[in-house]
Amino acid sequence: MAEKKKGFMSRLFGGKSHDPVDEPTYDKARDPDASPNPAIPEGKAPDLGRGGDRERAAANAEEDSEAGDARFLNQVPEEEGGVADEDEEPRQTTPAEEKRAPAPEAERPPAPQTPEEPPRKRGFFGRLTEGLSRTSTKLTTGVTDIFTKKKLDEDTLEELEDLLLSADLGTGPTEEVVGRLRRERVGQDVTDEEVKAILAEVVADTLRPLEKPLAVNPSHAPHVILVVGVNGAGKTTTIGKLASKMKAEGHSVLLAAGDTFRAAAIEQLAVWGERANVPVLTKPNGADAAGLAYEAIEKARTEGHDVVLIDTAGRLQNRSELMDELGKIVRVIKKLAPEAPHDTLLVLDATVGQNAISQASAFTEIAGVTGLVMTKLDGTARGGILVALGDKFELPIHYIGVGEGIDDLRPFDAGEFARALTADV
Ligand SMILES: Nc1nc2c(ncn2[C@@H]2O[C@H](COP(=O)(O)OP(=O)(O)OP(=O)(O)O)[C@@H](O)[C@H]2O)c(=O)[nH]1
Repeated sequence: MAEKKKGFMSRLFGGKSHDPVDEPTYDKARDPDASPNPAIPEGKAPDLGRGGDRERAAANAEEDSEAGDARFLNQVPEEEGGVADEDEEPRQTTPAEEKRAPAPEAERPPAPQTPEEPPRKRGFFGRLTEGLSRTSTKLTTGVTDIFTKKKLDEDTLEELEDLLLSADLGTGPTEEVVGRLRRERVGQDVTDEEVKAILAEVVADTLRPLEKPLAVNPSHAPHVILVVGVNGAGKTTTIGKLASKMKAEGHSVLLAAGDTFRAAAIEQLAVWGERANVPVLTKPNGADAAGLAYEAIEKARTEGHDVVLIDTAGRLQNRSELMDELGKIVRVIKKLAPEAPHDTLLVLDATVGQNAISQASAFTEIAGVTGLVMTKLDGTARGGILVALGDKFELPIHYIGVGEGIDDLRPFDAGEFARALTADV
């Protein structure tokens, strides 16, 4: 757990020290080992009472006994709140409240003790490579094993196909790599380096059209960004990081704490707001999220904020009633601003592997997802799933995350990702 920070490319593909035989299931994605949450140094995500990356299942329902939180676990919603409940005055966190709010460190459950982190010696590409090293090790050692044994024949191609599919690359990109080798090289000696180069090229070609920076259009006044995803995918953390970046770019940002079903999530966003020096609109725990979103847009118009980032409660894609509620948030936003949300970001946790495909299908259908953010590419052997997602959905990939720190979220660069995915580390 006490992994040292390395460069971004380096973290993206994980370290050889990891056990490459992981293939975490969705449940394992909540395993603290899959997404470490050590004591958070300056610049890391506030994590109020989450105890790290874990499924907000029964344990969490006990921890946060608020009714709302349980709705997103095993219970059916009792009622849908109105759009703008007059009893629920939205409020912005005041400096006094912020002072009263316990520091994240104070609320966080005891975390594994980690030594002081050494200063980072590598940039984002190095961290990406390290983060993805579990995926890249699986791929590159697999390719080397196959292509040091024999000439290129159908059996070899079949082995390669199995390897790429088991690394979650998806059928399209896998067929492209195998097809190219079949057409151009059957019967010849082919080195593992050549195969890795072809693989990198196919990955980059697949994903390059999806590189698209998230652009705020101030003329939308405000530009509304809705952030959706399953429990624990990294929505709140991503919003906090985006708020800091946007503020630094000169935007006037308003955060809306629409995860009204988990008290700690509201506080978590308030801490991010304080850190980024941007206001956060909150309502009491359990309040109607659609009403909060509506009021956030009104407030942004009144106060002149040019971008509103709306957090939402995590919901499993197979819980239809919860997905319907997300649809309601979108409908309510449109009542006030028919073109909004201008961006609907689906935050996907890389460690869930193939489950990300069904998440993307469900959220796209219900919430009209316009772009992706993939978090937790650090320390998973399932980073290849981004290639499959890109190939299948052709949605812009705005950002990727390789850690909890603010610098660990970066605009997506297909070439960089492809190099990290096929790097020998
Ligand atoms: N290792 C790692 N952890 C991350 C990354 N992004 C977010 N996390 C961690 O994942 C955990 C969950 O993040 P949150 O932002 O609270 O997730 P959420 O989607 O808002 O969760 P819910 O409120 O339950 O829906 C936190 O401990 C984050 O610090 C990442 O790129 N890498």
